[in-house]
Amino acid sequence: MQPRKIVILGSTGSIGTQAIDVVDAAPHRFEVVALSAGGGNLELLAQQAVHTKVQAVGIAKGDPQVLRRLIDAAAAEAGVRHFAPEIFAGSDASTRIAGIGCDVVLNGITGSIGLEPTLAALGTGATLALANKESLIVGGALVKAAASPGQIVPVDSEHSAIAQCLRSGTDQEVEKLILTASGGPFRGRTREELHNVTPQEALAHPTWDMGLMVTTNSASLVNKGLEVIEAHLLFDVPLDRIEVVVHPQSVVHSMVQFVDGSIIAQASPPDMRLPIALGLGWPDRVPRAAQACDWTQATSWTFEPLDTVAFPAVDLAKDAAKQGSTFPAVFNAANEEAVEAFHAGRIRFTDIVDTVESVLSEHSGSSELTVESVLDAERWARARTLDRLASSTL
Ligand SMILES: NC(=O)C1=CN([C@@H]2O[C@H](COP(=O)(O)OP(=O)(O)OC[C@H]3O[C@@H](n4cnc5c(N)ncnc54)[C@H](OP(=O)(O)O)[C@@H]3O)[C@@H](O)[C@H]2O)C=CC1
Ligand SMILES: CC(=O)[C@@H](O)[C@H](O)COP(=O)(O)O
Ligand SMILES: [Mn+2]
Repeated sequence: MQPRKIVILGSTGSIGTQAIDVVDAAPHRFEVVALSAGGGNLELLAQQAVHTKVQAVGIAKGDPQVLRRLIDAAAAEAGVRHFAPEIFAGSDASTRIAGIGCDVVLNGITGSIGLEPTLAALGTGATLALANKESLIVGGALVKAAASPGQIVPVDSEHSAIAQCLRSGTDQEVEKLILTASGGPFRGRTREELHNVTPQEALAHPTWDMGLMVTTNSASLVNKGLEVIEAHLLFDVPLDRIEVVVHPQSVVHSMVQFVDGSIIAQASPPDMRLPIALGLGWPDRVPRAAQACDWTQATSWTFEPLDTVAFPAVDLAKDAAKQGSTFPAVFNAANEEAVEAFHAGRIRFTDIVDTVESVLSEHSGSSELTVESVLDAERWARARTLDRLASSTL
């Protein structure tokens, strides 16, 4: 069997680098044919390009000639001769890379900037292994309409878990989906205790090592709000049949409850290489993709309800999803801007979700969902968020 040809978008990030680890561990199964990144780490991208010997590399920002020189230097150092991948540069580079044609596109870009690459990947007919949840959430029905059944395979750990649990039942047998949340670094704190937490504290995730945006979203529980919408869109389960439970160990990645009261859960130590490998190999599992639970050691798994007063983001996300149209795009865009402001020291932690709520309350939605109306709503939400934040004082 020929190895599957893989395109990795966001190759220099947490998901992207782990995806290359997965490919390295199973070279007979997977071959990377193209990479893209934002351009914030050209040295790493050049090394990855030489290591994987890709045909094409894309960068959103940065000088393509600098990237070419770095690739030449990395190739010389590795003793690789006659290596000259095509370089795409500019804001549409990942979209072009996503469209080059392959078996699986892994979208590991962070943020809703991943929407057009997601649509481009779907347009080629390739499987879309989706880590970039934002593109599905903001695109909603648009992305679903562009995908054929089964074309999107979730990489997000909870949704990979649910997809695995659903293999054991029919749609009619599903009662509800139960997403687990670690609770983040501030689990157990009251809303008052959250006011003065620092960016550094917000980035100290208890169980996962991830990029800045998703880590901050885990701390505010915005990530879980986004994931409820993601689950609703991926699995066609109504929002009122999707629950969140806090599970601080992040070993049970999510569960499905069936109509007879039976619950099936997927469990494994927190390691994204497992859902990445399954996303690339779907429906087949990749042997030894990650370590399994070690039953020779005493261990406890605990579960507790979510404190929706201290962490209102999940309810807010559900409301945005119920309103539909461009509301989820506004929820996400306002959050992306507010998270950036929090890390720049311009606002408090609790201002993030408060600002998202107030921007959503001013939004009137769009009559038609198109790429343009989503991008317009995002632009409006980002500007409105920055206006509000400009007038707020720490
Ligand atoms: N990390 C994890 O364990 C998990 C992540 N996810 C999701 O996966 C996605 C990626 O997360 P993560 O890997 O943590 O994020 P990182 O911040 O670690 O990586 C983001 C990647 O996106 C690239 N990028 C940024 N802007 C652009 C752009 N305009 N065009 C192309 N590439 C761009 C970055 O490139 P560069 O920095 O070189 O500029 C980098 O390669 C997010 O949607 C996240 O929610 C979901 C589950 C788990
Ligand atoms: C690993 C992964 O899938 C992340 O999206 C994870 O869900 C973050 O953890 P919490 O949001 O549960 O803290
Ligand atoms: Mn997740």
